[in-house]
Amino acid sequence: MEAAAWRPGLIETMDQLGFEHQKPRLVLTGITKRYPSVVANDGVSLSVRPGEIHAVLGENGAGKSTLMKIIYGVTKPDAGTILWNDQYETIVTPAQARRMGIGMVFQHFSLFETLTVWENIALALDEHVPTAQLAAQITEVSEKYGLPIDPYRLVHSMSVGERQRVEIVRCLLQEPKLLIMDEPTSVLTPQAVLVLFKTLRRLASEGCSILYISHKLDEIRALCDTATVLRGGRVSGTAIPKNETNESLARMMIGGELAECHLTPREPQEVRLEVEHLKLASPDPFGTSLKDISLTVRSGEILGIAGVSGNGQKELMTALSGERLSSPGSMIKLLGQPVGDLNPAKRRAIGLTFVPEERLGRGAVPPMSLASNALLTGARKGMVLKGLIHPAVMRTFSKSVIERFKVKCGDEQSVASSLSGGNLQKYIVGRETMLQPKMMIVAQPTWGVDVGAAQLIRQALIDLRDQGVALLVISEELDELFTISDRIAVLAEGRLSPSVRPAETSIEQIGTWMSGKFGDKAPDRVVPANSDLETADAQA
Ligand SMILES: Nc1ncnc2c1ncn2[C@@H]1O[C@H](COP(=O)(O)OP(=O)(O)OP(=O)(O)O)[C@@H](O)[C@H]1O
Repeated sequence: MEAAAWRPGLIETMDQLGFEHQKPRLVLTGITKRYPSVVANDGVSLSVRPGEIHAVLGENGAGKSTLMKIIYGVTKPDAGTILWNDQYETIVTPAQARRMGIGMVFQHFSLFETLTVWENIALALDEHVPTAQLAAQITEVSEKYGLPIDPYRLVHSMSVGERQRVEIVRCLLQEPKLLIMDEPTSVLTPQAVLVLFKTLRRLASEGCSILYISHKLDEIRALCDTATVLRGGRVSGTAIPKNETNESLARMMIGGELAECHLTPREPQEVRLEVEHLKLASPDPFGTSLKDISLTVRSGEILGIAGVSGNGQKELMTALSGERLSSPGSMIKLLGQPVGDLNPAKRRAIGLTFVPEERLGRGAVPPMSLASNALLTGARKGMVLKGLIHPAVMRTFSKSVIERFKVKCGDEQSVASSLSGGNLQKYIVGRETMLQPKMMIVAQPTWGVDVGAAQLIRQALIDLRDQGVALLVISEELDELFTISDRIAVLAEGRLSPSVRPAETSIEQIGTWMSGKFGDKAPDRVVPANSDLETADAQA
């Protein structure tokens, strides 16, 4: 159907950006999507022009993913219209979206590790392309956009950043007119983020429209021309990010001021976790073995472990939680007790709680209610007495987590999988925090969590530290680790760097360590003030 006359989009100020002569490529009007307990999108309108990089931001559960899934044909809206190049469209499948020229790079990749780059890309193509021709196309596109990849390389041998390139090149081969990127930088080193931005700017300069979802306000201000802010499923505002501050953007998202969190210096007390020369082969043929890891974490202290996922983070987490046993047991000591050969339940009984990286499946059981999910790790906290489950205790505990961590959901009986990613994360971190641990291990505490909720979670971790809990936080967010850590170390290629106080290092130095360049000297050694690693090495 031919559209009625085109009207200017929501952002009149677009004219300042040089887009005034461009008709929008995509116009969403009044998009509404209802779920049983929530209206995920409530009359959302948004327009994107050719060459525009348009951010979509909002709190967890604001409706961003739902909107993107509607554009990509994964979810069907209950009301509203989609105008694509002046034509009304009903997008019913991702294949149709791709044929129209819409590509999407998801936060979690969908590559087969045992296949090569070209094989993975061939699987996503609608028609057959001979291998040599496809390989040549991959090389051409990847070189053109500054994303070098070898088409014959096996995916399992690639870093996370390289895998993301494969996903992007896969989209680019289909010459998209609109590229949707869902939190693309959460898995990248700071250096790789710069490369990605260069690619996206180049694509935009060639007329590709980009919809960019992120919780990272600095990045949005650096990259995006325009932004639509969602709150509670509705558009709460539009903005030109570079004219805004992080605070003003956050205000549009949360409708109030952003809380700040502070780490006041304090003397750590007795050692709660001690890891000595932990060597552990990864059970996963494509995993990373742990190579002689030593570290200590004391009561009242947060040790931050920086590094890009895939460098042994998963293996360290499973070894410390007890999901994988290590022998001799004395390689890991919890409150002075050898625990390497104890299972997670026995370690929890000593006072350990932990938040794994994968919230669905490991952190929570998706089809179970939030209350039942509380029981999984909180059985000792009065939820099970003499072998009997006490539903009232379970529900009260869940309610208190929901309230304290501002989890947006129906109630404690809501099924875990119905929560938006960030809200489930808040629930899991809240649950483990409120179990009153002596030692807590958290992987990616604010992954996919909005700025307001991220501050809430960070403050909760700091509060625990101030109460004397020892915390080990594995995170890819360097800013986060610099805010909450007493010491930071880097895990790269299964090796742990020395630890360093945040005030005595820089994001650049940690970024360099993240690429594995920190020498072979003893780990968990605090690097002295104002020294670079060479000096520290010389002193060791
Ligand atoms: N399949 C579903 N069933 C029930 N509710 C759903 C479903 N998918 C999404 N929702 C609800 O719709 C709302 C919007 O979710 P959505 O995932 O779009 O938010 P989001 O802005 O992408 O959040 P986040 O930043 O946490 O990813 C949330 O309240 C969520 O619980």
